[in-house]
Amino acid sequence: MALSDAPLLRALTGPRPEHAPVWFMRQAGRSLPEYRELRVGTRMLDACLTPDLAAEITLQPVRRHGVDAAVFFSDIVIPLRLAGVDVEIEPGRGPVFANPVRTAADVDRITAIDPLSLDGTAIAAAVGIVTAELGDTPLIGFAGAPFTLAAYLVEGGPSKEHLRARAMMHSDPDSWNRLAGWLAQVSRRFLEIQRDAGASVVQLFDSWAGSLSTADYRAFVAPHSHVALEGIGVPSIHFGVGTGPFLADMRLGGIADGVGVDWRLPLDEAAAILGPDVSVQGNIDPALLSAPWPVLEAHVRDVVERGRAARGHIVNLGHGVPPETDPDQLTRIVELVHSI
Ligand SMILES: O=C(O)CCc1c2[nH]c(c1CC(=O)O)Cc1[nH]c(c(CC(=O)O)c1CCC(=O)O)Cc1[nH]c(c(CC(=O)O)c1CCC(=O)O)Cc1[nH]c(c(CCC(=O)O)c1CC(=O)O)C2
Repeated sequence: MALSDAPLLRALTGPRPEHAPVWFMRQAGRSLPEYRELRVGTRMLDACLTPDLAAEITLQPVRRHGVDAAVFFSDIVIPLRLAGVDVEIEPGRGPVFANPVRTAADVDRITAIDPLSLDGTAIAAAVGIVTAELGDTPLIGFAGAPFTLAAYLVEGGPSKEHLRARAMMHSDPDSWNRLAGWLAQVSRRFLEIQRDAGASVVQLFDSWAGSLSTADYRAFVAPHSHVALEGIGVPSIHFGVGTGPFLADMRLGGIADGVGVDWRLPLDEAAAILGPDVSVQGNIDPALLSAPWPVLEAHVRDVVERGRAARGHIVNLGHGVPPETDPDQLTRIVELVHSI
């Protein structure tokens, strides 16, 4: 089978494959004992920038679960680290920035960094190792969407409602648009580095878009997410959590080939909102991963059934794999989806 016939590519660009492809956001990571073992003594972002380590971590879930895609082991803040921004991942908390971007002067300083100056050597090397081993299983490259990155960068770390970033949109729209525009260029560059090294699909993560009103999403965020994805040259998936009120906007005017849906909206209803020209991805509720298998099985069957209403369907979770997940549940989901 050539890569172009891979079920993931066909679910995005047709013809629809016989069985829905399946992969899991955060499939590589803390749910796997082999990941926890390999990561001992190495900080998260250092692991992402050590080619043979990032490659091995990427491949672990593919070997264990038999998923239909690998997702490059990285993080949404890696391109900022490559741009020289002082960021670390605090275990149990998330990305933490030494110098939050709060004022117009802060925005001037960070946007003076040239996004094209990102050194993608380590990333390209890791992608090369992965694609050599994967053969005709596609590798998904990814980046953070401008708003989700800004939600960390303006605040300085994880926050519940991203108040400072959302305030800046209204109190200083010029600074907001310069910052979001720069973040879009940085993420775009990171996607291009992964694409040029062999990733055959890309995904843009706007995990925190759900804290926005529809009006703010349209006015201050969507135009920048467009810049990150438009003309990327490989099939793309645009994912967000809590995007129900503006789900149709997640198509980015037809730029996205697939839209990732969270667990709140049944996929047949999502397909009706999105229309016939885009595929859907999701939307198993991560909470049910800790339910007894018969309960989870019935839920997965329902998700697959509802996904038939869309042009194409990639089975996934509605958000990333929770760290305490029993990996055997994920393997069982893959076996089930491949049998339906
Ligand atoms: O402590 C560790 O070992 C690293 C934890 C880890 C990080 N990125 C990671 C991993 C592997 C894993 O999830 O186990 C690795 C990671 N980060 C990301 C992905 C892409 C994907 O979900 O497939 C992946 C998995 C890549 C892969 O499977 O190969 C991208 C990412 N980083 C981040 C976000 C924002 C968000 O979480 O929604 C997102 C969007 C992904 C998503 O929505 O699941 C920011 C981030 N990075 C990180 C954290 C976790 C902090 C913590 O709870 O300890 C957080 C904050 C959070 O999860 O709330 C660090």
